[in-house]
Amino acid sequence: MRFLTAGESHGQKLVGIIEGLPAGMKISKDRVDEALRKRQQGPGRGGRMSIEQDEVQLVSGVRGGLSTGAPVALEIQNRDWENWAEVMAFGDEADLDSRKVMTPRPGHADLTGTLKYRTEVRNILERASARETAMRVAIGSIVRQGLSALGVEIRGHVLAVGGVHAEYTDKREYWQRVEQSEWSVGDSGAEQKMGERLLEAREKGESLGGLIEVQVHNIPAGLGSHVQWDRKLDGKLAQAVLSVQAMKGVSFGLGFEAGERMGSLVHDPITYSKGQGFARASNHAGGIEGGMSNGEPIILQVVMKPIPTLYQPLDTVHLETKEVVKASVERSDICAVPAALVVLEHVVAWVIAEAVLEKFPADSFTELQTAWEAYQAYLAL
Ligand SMILES: Cc1cc2nc3c(=O)[nH]c(=O)nc-3n(C[C@H](O)[C@H](O)[C@H](O)COP(=O)(O)O)c2cc1C
Ligand SMILES: C=C(O[C@@H]1CC(C(=O)O)=C[C@@H](OP(=O)(O)O)[C@H]1O)C(=O)O
Repeated sequence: MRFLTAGESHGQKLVGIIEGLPAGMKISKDRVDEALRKRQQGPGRGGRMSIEQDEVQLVSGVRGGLSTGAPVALEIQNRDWENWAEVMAFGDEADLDSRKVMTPRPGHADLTGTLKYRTEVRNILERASARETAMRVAIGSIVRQGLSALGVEIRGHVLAVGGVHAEYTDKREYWQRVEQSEWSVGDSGAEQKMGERLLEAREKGESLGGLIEVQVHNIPAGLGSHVQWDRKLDGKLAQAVLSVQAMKGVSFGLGFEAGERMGSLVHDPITYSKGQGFARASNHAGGIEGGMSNGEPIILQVVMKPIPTLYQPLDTVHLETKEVVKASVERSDICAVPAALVVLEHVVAWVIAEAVLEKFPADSFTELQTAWEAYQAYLAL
């Protein structure tokens, strides 16, 4: 299974193609749209989110709510394109001089992309933009629906925003609030502090990042493989999450703390019970050993750096005059950690779905389900 995306942030639309999806898998457009809606929410987002109302168009590969086995093509319109049609036009009519960026933003792809591709900053930032993550969420949501039919559940939590850590009695609380779209500053002390930190950042022309956790539940031991470097599940997950704009680090289970403890306080004792098979007394490994899922929940934490565009910009160098000036200010988010949480859940869904199809290659979803259930029965022996 593979996918590609295309599209600029202020271009006409985003497009995506998934190839290799088994036939006969139930696909709900509403569930894709629900995921897209969630990605647009959360405190700290900029003006763009009140322009867009993301909705997927399923263009091919689905009939009567079921995948056909053919490539699934998807589109998401950029409503903002209307305001950018002249700047972004494909032909000679394009107005290349308006909205030209000559003062690259530290932390964004502007300068390095311009040097590498010998083109304008606008051509770089349009594609580097996290607008592209809308399509990755749509694609991830399609395969997540298949995973869900197999009983696999993916959950995500915001652990911290701008250094303020969440206080969960039950991490699902946050998720439930996400489900209910109650994203704004809430009732707990930590949420209050997160909100205050956000206001502080806004007042100072600053931006914030944070820490996000993603968990995958109900997957069997044996996804991924130890035999080759590029088949290891932790490696694949790390690549996928670090490919999301502004993600700068990932850890599994105990993470960096593992390097500080004695081995007996890190490794998870093996247990066995008839009817349930092998399990672990703890899950410090975060569900992966030897590049393979070990049957415990996969738990990964990801750090997001603060948004690069600052309303009080840092110094940069003008590309023509070479003078030191302030970096350009494009309309921007101040914090996009809740949106990134939704993106990360969906890129993780993709990697898990790929690993499932590698273990149980199937052209039809019924075949996949049969193989999946037989393997689960074997593991329970
Ligand atoms: C959901 C989301 C929204 C983002 N919004 C903005 C934004 O409004 N302004 C900005 O400068 N960067 C934003 N970013 C981050 C940039 O896209 C990212 O920092 C840039 O592409 C450079 O890539 P890098 O941070 O991985 O090096 C956002 C990232 C995500 C995941
Ligand atoms: C459009 C989205 O995020 C954008 C990501 C982004 C960036 O530089 O990454 C910059 C901003 O773009 P604009 O200047 O058009 O407001 C964000 O709004 C989105 O998430 O759908």
